Amino acid sequence: MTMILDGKQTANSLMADLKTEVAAMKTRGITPGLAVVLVGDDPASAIYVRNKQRRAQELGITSVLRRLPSSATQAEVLAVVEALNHDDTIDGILVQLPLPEQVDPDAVIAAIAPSKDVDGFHANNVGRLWENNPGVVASTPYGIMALLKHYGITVAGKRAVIIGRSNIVGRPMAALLLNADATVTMTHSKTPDLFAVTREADLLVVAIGRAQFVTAEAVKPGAVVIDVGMDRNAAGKLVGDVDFDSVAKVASAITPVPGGVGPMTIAALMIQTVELAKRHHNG
Ligand SMILES: Nc1nc2c(c(=O)[nH]1)N[C@@H](CN(C=O)c1ccc(C(=O)N[C@@H](CCC(=O)O)C(=O)O)cc1)CN2
Ligand SMILES: [Mg+2]
Repeated sequence: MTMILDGKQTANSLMADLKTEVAAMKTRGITPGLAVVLVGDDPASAIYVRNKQRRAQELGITSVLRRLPSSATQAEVLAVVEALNHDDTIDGILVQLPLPEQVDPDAVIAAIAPSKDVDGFHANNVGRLWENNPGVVASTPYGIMALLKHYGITVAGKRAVIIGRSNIVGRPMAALLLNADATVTMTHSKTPDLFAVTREADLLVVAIGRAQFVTAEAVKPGAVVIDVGMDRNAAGKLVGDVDFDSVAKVASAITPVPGGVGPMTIAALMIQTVELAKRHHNG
């Protein structure tokens, strides 16, 4: 039987525990504060930001939204980040990506105080992760590790293959799996004979951004398959990077899209916001 790794249910269960924790912090006078910076009118980003704010509210985390128009200059975005760096009610800051093209995401991320960088994208936090001394870790890979743990799937000693080398998924995923004693191979769009490599994987993480790209022939029987993709198929339906129906027949465990990695990403953000608040308040 193939196990469906239900991210929605797992996130709900982790959030119930976190809610209790936030309530206890409040009795000690600590209220975690999250600031989300949203630039422009990308409709998908607006939905993700709304979901983050809703989750924060359910948990008792204070969440503030700083909205800027799509015409905002880099200096304007940097000024908003700078003000949040100095705001004592804010423990975590995130700038929703993608940014409009006139704004350099690297410059904006570098401007976030590393101690408030709740996305874990700042070079300080990236370096710490690769030194196996993590501070904050990017939400999507953190959420994937939490999902694996929830289902009792061990990583140590496994051959893990990642498709995709982005800063927000592939690279931090590799570091986390390496830190957890997996043998890690990174692959991408320029890897020759890609499926020959993926067929070696006990654990396959797919974040390539191509609808239903990974089919059963790419997967070793019994592998655990994690689908980070969010794509539209020809019929306009939301699908992942993995062809779920064919791969579910060979995998031992698989994440659905939607309801797999996405909800865990938001859960991870909430968990780490609370972590940062504790660190800031020694509580
Ligand atoms: N600053 C950041 N920007 C972006 C990040 C990030 O972690 N930090 N990740 C993605 C977007 N993202 C969160 O920001 C995100 C995307 C999707 C989901 C999610 O829950 N997806 C649902 C499906 C939603 C739908 O129906 O469209 C699911 O998979 O079930 C959560 C978070 C890029 N930008
Ligand atoms: Mg506070």
